Amino acid sequence: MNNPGVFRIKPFRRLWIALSLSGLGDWLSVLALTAFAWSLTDGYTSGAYAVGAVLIAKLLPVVLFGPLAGAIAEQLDRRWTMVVVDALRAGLIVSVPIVDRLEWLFIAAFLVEFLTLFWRAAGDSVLGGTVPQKNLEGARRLALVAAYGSAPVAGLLFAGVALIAKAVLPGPDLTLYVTGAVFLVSLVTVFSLKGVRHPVSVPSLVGQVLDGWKYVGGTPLVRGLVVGTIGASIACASVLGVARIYADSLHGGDAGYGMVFAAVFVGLGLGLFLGPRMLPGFSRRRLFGLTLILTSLVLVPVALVHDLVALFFLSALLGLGAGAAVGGGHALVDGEFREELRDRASGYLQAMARISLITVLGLAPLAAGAIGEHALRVGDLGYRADGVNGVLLVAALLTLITGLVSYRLMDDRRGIPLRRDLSGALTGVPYVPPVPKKERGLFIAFEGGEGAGKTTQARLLAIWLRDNGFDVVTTREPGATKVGMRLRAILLDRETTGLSFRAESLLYAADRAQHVDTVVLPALGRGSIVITDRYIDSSLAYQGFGRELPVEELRAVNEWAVSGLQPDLTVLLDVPPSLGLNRFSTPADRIESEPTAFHERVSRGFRALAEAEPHRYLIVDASLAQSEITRQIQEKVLGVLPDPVPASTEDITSTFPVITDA
Ligand SMILES: Nc1ncnc2c1ncn2[C@@H]1O[C@H](COP(=O)(O)OP(=O)(O)OP(=O)(O)O)[C@@H](O)[C@H]1O
Ligand SMILES: Cc1cn([C@H]2C[C@H](O)[C@@H](COP(=O)(O)O)O2)c(=O)[nH]c1=O
Repeated sequence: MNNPGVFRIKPFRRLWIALSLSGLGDWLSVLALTAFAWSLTDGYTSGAYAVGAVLIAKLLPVVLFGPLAGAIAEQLDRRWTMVVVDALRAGLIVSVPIVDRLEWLFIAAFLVEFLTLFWRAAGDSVLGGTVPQKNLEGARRLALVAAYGSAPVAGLLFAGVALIAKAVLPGPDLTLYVTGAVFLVSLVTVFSLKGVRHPVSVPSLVGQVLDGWKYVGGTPLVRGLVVGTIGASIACASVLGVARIYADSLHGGDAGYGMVFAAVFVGLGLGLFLGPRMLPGFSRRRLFGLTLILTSLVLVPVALVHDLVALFFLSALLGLGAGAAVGGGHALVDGEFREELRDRASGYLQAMARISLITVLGLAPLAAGAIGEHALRVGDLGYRADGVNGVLLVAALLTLITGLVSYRLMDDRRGIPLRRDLSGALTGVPYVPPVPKKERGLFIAFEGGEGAGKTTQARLLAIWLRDNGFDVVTTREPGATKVGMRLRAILLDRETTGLSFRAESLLYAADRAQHVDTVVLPALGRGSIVITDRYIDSSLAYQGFGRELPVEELRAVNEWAVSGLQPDLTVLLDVPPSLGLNRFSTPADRIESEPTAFHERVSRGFRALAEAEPHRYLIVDASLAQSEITRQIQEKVLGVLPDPVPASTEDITSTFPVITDA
């Protein structure tokens, strides 16, 4: 992604400003309309219901009319659509304090959001026609920054205007006028845009969910991510939904409301940035669930605190946790799915996030209103408890449950105590679980593309280890067993035509199951060091990334085939396919003769797998000289070798470990 490059395109810069202003107006209108609804009522319950009704009126159009608005916007001039919508939005917002009636407020809220659908569809189309295809992804990400980055700005602006209004024009009228003015400034900016006729695309929420469910929904990873995304949405939307009511009970008024709103979004933004960068040595999957569990714990004091300043800080912390979980989740999707499925998985997660946000935002104030205000007494101690406290506590519980469920679903280090795993990541010394007594050996896999040098290096390592007193078994996939040799012949013979990709995957997995059962496990049980030339990662890279089958499904099939046996160390010999394939003089077999693009995907796949679990891999540049590669491998293997002389024997004989240096 080349974001600064996109900004060099002048029309895009202008559009980005318009997108930011429109986003600012959108968020300001949420704040100002809910605040105005609250000011038009005079009881806790009626106020909460009014706030809930405004939020529902504002959120309904996107669910009901999203794709329809897109289809209509397709027929209209983009620039004029945006200009007219901005003018109408400004007029509607300003009409609210003038008409000064709750019914009109609801209608105006609905209409503003309905019109905004057209603005967004037209804006997205202009964006598509403004930047070249290669910059489109970067430009879309910047558009998202404009849409969501304007939220904290809106919160702070709203708080500032509310403070000024206290002196000039008490009540939220002034904030509505400022919102109207922002839409007018957006109108002026939009006016200077060039008219573009690029196709409008507004994916429907339901369509995105069904599509995601069909293609990627079955894997535990995606199920865990979806549950967690719902949890993060519940945490943030519950606070945002009741913020106006909460601010009032803490005497913060509209300014306090704006500050809580801004705090949640500042935290969210920071979390989105930091999430993928946190604890690099720790399992990303475990981190996702864990972050959510911690976020749910922050929501408890958010629910119970009776101090406005503490509420600001806690809200920011809550946003940080939710943002870190979501950011980490998206990084997982980027790392674990190939391109086509990645878009589906991201769309699915985003749609689920929006649906849960919309639902919770609308329901939270209604539930708070239904619970009402109560005073709790225990002896002499009194505590004012109201619907907001109740709603936030329920939200904390739901977030906790989602965190626990996604942790369980996504855990990729089952059996490894979390505390040891965490301290390993914090100290930079990854925790390696003790090998069960009956499997005292060490399992090393060599992986990489064609001609990377796996066979050569596996042989050299075995010689070196044997010279140093270890019992070593070298083996390979496919073809290390009698059955395996037959499978290898079927798999690699160019005469084998029409083999389906799934059948191919299963044949490799069958070879592996036989190999592990009859060669690898018995050798490990004897205490040998087993060195295999290829293992599960070859299937993930060749059949997953190369053949474009779902990586997670292949992982599940293969883990089942080998009863979960993982190498202690995987050496990835990373070689550009153009170099590796040229190292052979023999005719290419069925897989080697696949096109270059296939081998490029395989090579990228190997790297992605290794980068996702750096503690288990050694990545070596296989274009180096053989001797240098051997040196790097020996250095790494030294660090994972078992002591060849048991401690008890050492006590008696004072023998030093056999290997001293490379
Ligand atoms: N670092 C290196 N530099 C140059 N040539 C090398 C290097 N390593 C191995 N070779 C040569 O490349 C060829 C392929 O090596 P090798 O059979 O070890 O690769 P491989 O990864 O096992 O291949 P395959 O894809 O068949 O499994 C051999 O002729 C070998 O001598
Ligand atoms: C284990 C495994 C292998 N392959 C492919 C990779 C190679 O092209 C051949 C094996 O040949 P080699 O000379 O022994 O390296 O099979 C695969 O596609 N999937 C697998 O799981």
